[in-house]
Amino acid sequence: MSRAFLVVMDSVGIGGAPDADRFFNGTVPDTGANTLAHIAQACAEGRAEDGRSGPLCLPNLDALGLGAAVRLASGDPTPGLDATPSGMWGSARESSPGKDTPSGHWELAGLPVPWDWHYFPNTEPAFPEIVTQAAAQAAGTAGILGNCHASGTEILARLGAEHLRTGWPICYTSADSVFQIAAHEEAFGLERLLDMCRSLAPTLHAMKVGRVIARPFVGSPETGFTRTTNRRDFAIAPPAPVLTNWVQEAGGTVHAVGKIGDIFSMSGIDDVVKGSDAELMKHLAQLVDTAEGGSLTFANFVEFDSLYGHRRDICGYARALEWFDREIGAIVQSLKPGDMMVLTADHGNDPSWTGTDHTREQVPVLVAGLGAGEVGQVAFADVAASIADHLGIPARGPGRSFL
Ligand SMILES: O=P(O)(O)O[C@H]1O[C@H](CO)[C@@H](O)[C@H]1O
Ligand SMILES: [Mn+2]
Ligand SMILES: [Mn+2]
Repeated sequence: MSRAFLVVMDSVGIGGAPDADRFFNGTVPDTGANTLAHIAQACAEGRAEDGRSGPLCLPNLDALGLGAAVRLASGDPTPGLDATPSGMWGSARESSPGKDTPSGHWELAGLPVPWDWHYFPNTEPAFPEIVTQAAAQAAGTAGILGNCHASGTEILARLGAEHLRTGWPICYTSADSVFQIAAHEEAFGLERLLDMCRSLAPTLHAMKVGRVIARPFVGSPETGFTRTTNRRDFAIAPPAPVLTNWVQEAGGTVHAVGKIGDIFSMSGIDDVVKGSDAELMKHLAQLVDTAEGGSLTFANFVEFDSLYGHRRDICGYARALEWFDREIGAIVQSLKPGDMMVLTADHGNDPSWTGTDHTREQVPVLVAGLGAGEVGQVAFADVAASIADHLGIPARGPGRSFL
């Protein structure tokens, strides 16, 4: 019986989004952003030599068609990625009016976002009075800190000590439809932070703010502050059935790896494993070994995005890609007859770009397990339709199978 594995490399975009001019980092449009090509070019030019060296080395992803996908999407050169593909490969365009994680994942799962998200476009103060009051009330404090656009690590360096002094939560946003709350795991309390997010989420979801995100951290002014892996996203539930629901309705099991459970508000998901990307890779290998016939395993590897893309760390991003390539190479080898593994992404986050926000890009669609062939230029929702096709279950929505 067939099995499917959908693996999202968070933010590994390949440029060429036709509507990139409508998305911004600050006042600069995303036109020309290309996460993968710009990393490959920096590596080839010797600009990414910390803990790695030379041209970007991704033999396994490139053999599936990664370099070919970048060139198809954008026409940009991809030094180091010049293999003749032996997998099925193509590039996908997003239609949802958002370049964030829920938009990308919902659409990959067959459901383009049917509304405009609510954003907080003002940089400071970012939030209307009604939101800041609701946040302070949910925290049980007289006020909040932040109330601005920020990078999550920069704002801890700036406001971490004041947070410890006042006990007030640090609330910030970005170019995405998010309300993020940073608080010290011990001084403020992890459970208290999660409760605060949980109680605030319905108000913000009603405004069409996509996510309330808990950003717990540890440390002190002396040692500096570090975020922990206890991040938790409270996202709006998808408004219609998606791939996870289709699989369950057909009697299949759905395994989530990483933040997939949060992104889909647990809709259509049987079980979740979480942890660092290194831990998630072990879980994925295990699921390739043990997942049931008819099942879907849906994984997200977030560290490309959270540790390197938003931090504009080209070399760190290259190291993470090279690690991922080594690990996934062995996993692809262990696929069984009847398995389909799709490797793709949810948006871009070009570490060579201005700002600290995501970049609107096309994404790679690399299919292992079904032989070689060019999928060509497809839509995000076609990924869900193709997986449904492979599993022999009905699909809904606008996607078309490329199998
Ligand atoms: O800078 P940090 O806190 O990592 O925030 C990033 O993470 C958010 C959610 O993925 C994005 O909207 C972006 O702002
Ligand atoms: Mn993402
Ligand atoms: Mn992100």
